Amino acid sequence: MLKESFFEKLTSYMGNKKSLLITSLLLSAISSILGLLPFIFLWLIIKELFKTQPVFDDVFVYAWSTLGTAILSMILYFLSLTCSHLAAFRVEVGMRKVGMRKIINMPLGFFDSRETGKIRKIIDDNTSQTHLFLAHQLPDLASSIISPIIILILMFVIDWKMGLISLIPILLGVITMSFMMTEEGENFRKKYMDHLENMSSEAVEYVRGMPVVKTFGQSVYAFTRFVDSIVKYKEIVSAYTIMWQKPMAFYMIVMHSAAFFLIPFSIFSINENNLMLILNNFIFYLLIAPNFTLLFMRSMYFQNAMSLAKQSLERFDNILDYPQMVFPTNNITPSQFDIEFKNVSFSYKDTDHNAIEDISFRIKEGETLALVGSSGGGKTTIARLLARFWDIQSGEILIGGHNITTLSKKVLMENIALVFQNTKLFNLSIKENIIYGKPNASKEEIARSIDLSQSRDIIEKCPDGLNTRIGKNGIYLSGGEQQRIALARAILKDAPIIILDEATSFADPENEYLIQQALFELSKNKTTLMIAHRLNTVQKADKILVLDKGKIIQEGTHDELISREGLYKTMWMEYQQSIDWKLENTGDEK
Ligand SMILES: Nc1ncnc2c1ncn2[C@@H]1O[C@H](COP(=O)(O)OP(=O)(O)OP(=O)(O)O)[C@@H](O)[C@H]1O
Repeated sequence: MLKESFFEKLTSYMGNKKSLLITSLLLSAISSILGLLPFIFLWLIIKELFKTQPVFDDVFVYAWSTLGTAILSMILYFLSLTCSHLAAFRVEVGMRKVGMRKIINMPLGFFDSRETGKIRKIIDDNTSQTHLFLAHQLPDLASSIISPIIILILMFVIDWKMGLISLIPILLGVITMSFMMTEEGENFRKKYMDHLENMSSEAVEYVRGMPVVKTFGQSVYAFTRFVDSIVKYKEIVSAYTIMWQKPMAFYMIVMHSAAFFLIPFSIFSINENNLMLILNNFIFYLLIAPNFTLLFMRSMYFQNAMSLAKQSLERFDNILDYPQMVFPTNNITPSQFDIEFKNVSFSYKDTDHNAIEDISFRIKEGETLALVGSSGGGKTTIARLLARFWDIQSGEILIGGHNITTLSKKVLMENIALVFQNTKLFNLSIKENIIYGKPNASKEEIARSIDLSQSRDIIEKCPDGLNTRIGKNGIYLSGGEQQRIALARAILKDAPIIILDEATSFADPENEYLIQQALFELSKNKTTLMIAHRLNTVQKADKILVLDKGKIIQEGTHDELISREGLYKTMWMEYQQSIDWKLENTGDEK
């Protein structure tokens, strides 16, 4: 049943090329039958040669047949491998396509809580593992079933006693193996895969964090998690190897001990009447018994490879087994863009507390609402919930009177522009980055967005102007410059709702001033939800919400809030002090 669902799953990734898999299996089955014929011919050759007057013409026929069937078997095996490789590529491509499709449809929050590098690594590793199994091991499936059966029949037909004797090593091997194939062994294998996966993910993380390590002058060991993952991997591999060391050595010895049992048996069986027959059979069994052992072992390796491939497929399914967000496919478009949160509570997956609790507020169309408050207060969560990064557990979020869950993905995304602190610019030209949200923008529209976002000076200093490539093989922009290009993109998109998350946090004073200007232009006449740690950016907001531990503890305009005792006033005074302190220090330096 398990095997069935495994193969069913595999073939589901092959589209209309399932026949490749069947052809590969069929060819390998014929190849393995042909591969056994040389043994029969060899037996016949020996039999003929042991006759008092051998017929050499027959011997030649048998010899050519041996060669012919061996070559034919190899050719068919090669063709089987070709088919299995083609099938493997199909499956790998299919899996990657399914992976990409699922990732595209994941809720935005999925990317927020997971390292995209790690996801890619898991998809890469598991699709490759499945590919390797299909391409290289699958053809062995037929031979690992058919060949042992045929050899077994042959061994019993030619001389059942010697056949039985030849099976003693296998019997001993199976007994040894049954002691080795314990639940502990299976757990080890699972742990091995877990640790391998963990080490790969930590390696990705390690490379990503390299700049931080270097700037802080830390050694490789600063990445204790990566080091730990290597140590744990080493420990599990060592323990696994030690566990298998002795039984495996014993297993290998007994599996190759056919001669040890065949020689005494043959000596004791010989008499003057059967000398030639026993000698003939003895040579035959000496040749065929190791082959049977080899095939038996191959089928064990096949089982092992299949179990690994099965686990890879499960891991692949698990990583993508994340609740997909369902968007309606209607054409509802809000006619105006005020925003309302009604008693919204939300907790992140696998946490036992609400990140925000019973939040209610309203932003009138064209107004700006600022979120401030202590760290972890829930500002980012509120901003992201408005863009439907996750679905809330209770309450309602409305845009223009429509619950956001009733709006199609297209409508929701078209009407919201997000500017986050870790702005992502693509390795494309500046122009392509700016027109990302509006590919058919006119020259005038692009020029306007560049001017309003204060990005003109960036473009002027670039060698190819708007066509200059950003990032690899291009130019590098400072954090503040990247922010301004991102703002040009948001301005050009001209969405009626703007979500800003700490948009000036990267910038130096000069850039900050320019970004402030750009933000002002961006949010002009737009319904804006803004998060800022620097309180100077929120002073002009129509309303400020002060959040603490997921709850609104104060609300009002800047003037109203500083006239009252409370967290906002304390934050404002601390902010003022920090400015005075900065000015004093600058004065001292002078
Ligand atoms: N992806 C996540 N998974 C689980 N919990 C999260 C996640 N993101 C945030 N939280 C938790 O939700 C709460 C609110 O976090 P949030 O990031 O919204 O606060 P914030 O006010 O934006 O904080 P800061 O000003 O430090 O950015 C915190 O307790 C935080 O630990």
